[in-house]
Amino acid sequence: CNLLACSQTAKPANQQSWQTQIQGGSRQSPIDIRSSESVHDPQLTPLSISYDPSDCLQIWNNGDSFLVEFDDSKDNSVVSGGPLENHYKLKQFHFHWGAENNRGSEHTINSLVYPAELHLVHWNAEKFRTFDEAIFSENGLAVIGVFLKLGRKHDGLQKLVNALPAVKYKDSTVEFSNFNPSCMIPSCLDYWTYPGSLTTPPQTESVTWVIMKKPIEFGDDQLSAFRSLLFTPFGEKLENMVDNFRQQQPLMNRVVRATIL
Ligand SMILES: N/C(=N\S(N)(=O)=O)N1CCCC1
Ligand SMILES: [Zn+2]
Repeated sequence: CNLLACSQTAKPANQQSWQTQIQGGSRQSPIDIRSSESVHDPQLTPLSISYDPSDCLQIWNNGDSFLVEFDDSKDNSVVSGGPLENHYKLKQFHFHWGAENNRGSEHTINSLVYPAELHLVHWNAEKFRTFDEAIFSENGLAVIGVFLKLGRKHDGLQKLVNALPAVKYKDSTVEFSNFNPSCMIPSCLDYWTYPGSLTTPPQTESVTWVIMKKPIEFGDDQLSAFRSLLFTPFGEKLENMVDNFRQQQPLMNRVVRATIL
């Protein structure tokens, strides 16, 4: 395994408006990764991941997930290397999870589903001036996906879990500082990578996906805290935020590359 130090949803179809295949899409996400069909690429260098906890700003319940948002005005929280030709700045991270433990992740490995999946969303600050421009551009985004499996409580995640009651309702935000997302990156930096899309609208095909091979562990109570969030704003019918993952999309003419077979 490449051991390098690094510093630091399916709502029922009738509710998930993005269930339809984007018109003409040829590289949509998520997908099932068939490990036997992936191609070992020895030219894939290790990922370089460096996050500055002081860039962490707030948590926002946007009605799809909860986003932990970062200050991307400096170059302190970045990912480079691996399949990436430029350095990409961290904009936000969020999760997808299920109502029950047998579903939740967006990507799967040989059809194996995890109860949750973390997405660290970065944008190509060498080629584009803003995140919004990058969303709509080739090679605009790099998203690191990390699977979560149930087991021991994740001590680093607990600070985030403790803040979730403050963003129970859609459109709520809470200040959240001094959090280093590196604590959620597996110690093994082996990954799969493939060209894909955002999994929620606008579903633009601007994403280089980097899916970490090894999951991290978190506790039942921590997953319950995710499930206690609401899709709905204060004063409206209570709808628990669960199954916020997209259905899987056809691989079509794509190859998934791997750092190791
Ligand atoms: N769908 C998304 N990220 S994801 N689930 O594909 O990582 N985003 C929508 C706007 C910015 C990020
Ligand atoms: Zn996501």
